[in-house]
Formats: sequence, C-alpha cells, structure tokens
Amino acid sequence: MKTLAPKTGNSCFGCGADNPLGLKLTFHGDPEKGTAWTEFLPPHFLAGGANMMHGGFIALLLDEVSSKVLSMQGKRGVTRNLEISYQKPVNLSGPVRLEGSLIRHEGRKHFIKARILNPGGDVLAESEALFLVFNTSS
Ligand SMILES: CCCCCCCCCCCCCC(=O)SCCNC(=O)CCNC(=O)[C@H](O)C(C)(C)COP(=O)(O)OP(=O)(O)OC[C@H]1O[C@@H](n2cnc3c(N)ncnc32)[C@H](O)[C@@H]1OP(=O)(O)O
Repeated sequence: MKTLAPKTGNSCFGCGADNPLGLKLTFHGDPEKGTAWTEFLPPHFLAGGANMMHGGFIALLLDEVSSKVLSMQGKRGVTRNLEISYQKPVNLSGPVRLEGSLIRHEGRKHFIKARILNPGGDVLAESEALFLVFNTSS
C-alpha cells in the first residue's frame, strides 16, 4: 500500500498543495495491483445544479484518480481519451469514494477504468481512459 499526499510545488487542481482553489486530495493505492483510491467530502463549489456535482467536475475526479493509478507506479503521463458514463447524480451533501484500476497496458498506452461511489456503494459514474505514459520502456 502506498499513499500520495499533496506536495508543495504542485499546483494541480486535484492533488497539489499549491493551488489555493484546489481539492488537495490524498490518494492511496497498490502499485503492484495497479489501483488507486480516495474518499473526500466534495465542496459545494463543485455544484452544477441543485445539490448535484457538475458533470465537468465528475470528469475531473475520474481523470484524477485514473492518473493516480499511474503515479502509484512511478509513471507520468497524460489523458488521451476519457469516456464517461454518468449513472446517478453525485450528491454534494455526503462523502464520495473514487477508485481507479489499470485494465491493461501496451507499451506507453495504458487503459484505466475508474468510478465514483457513494457511501452505500452505489456506482454514480464510471469511466474508461487511455493514458499515454512518457517514462515507460515496456
Ligand atoms: C513531458 C512530460 C510531461 C508529463 C506531465 C505529467 C503530468 C501528469 C498530470 C496528470 C493530470 C491528469 C491527467 C490530465 O488531465 S492530462 C491533461 C489532458 N490531456 C492532454 O492535455 C493530452 C493532450 N494530448 C496530447 O498531448 C497527445 O495526444 C499525446 C501526447 C497524449 C499523444 O500524442 P501522439 O501524437 O504521440 O499520439 P496519438 O494521439 O496520435 O495516439 C496515441 C496512441 O493512442 C492510440 N489511440 C487513440 N485512441 C485510441 C483508442 N480509443 N483506443 C485505442 N488506442 C487509441 C493511437 O492509435 C496511438 O497508438 P500508437 O499509434 O502509438 O500505437
């Protein structure tokens, strides 16, 4: 098990310590299994309408936990594709869990699935992403 906490000098909206508007998320994961996860209480400024999270922020969270699957393994890369299935509203009045896992990789191409769950374990949104990694040789 590994933990990635926000670092100074990193202004990433999701995980950096130096973004005053950022979420400053801490992630946990298993590099060998290719997993990453976090739990947090979404701030209300992520709202879209009513008490629901904005769809763009849902995409951001899925992208973020997907990228952390790679960070856990010491890999650096960027999102090439992100396909999202919005299944239920992400309610802003309770905590959410983000989970990501590596499906497979072919050289620099890494295919990663992710999801957002509520405390009852309901899947609210899911994604499949293709990340292009810059520092892999296999
Ligand atoms: C310099 C290092 C910086 C590192 C920073 C790390 C920060 C991390 C921050 C993380 C923050 C969180 C994350 C963020 O938010 S990252 C921010 C959002 N992402 C970006 O800004 C990335 C923008 N895109 C690019 O820069 C380029 O597209 C890159 C560099 C990624 C690749 O451009 P390149 O010209 O090299 O390649 P390509 O695009 O022609 O194609 C690539 C390959 O993919 C294959 N393909 C395409 N579609 C599919 C498909 N559906 N199923 C299967 N395969 C598919 C395609 O056939 C090809 O395969 P192959 O021909 O190679 O075999």
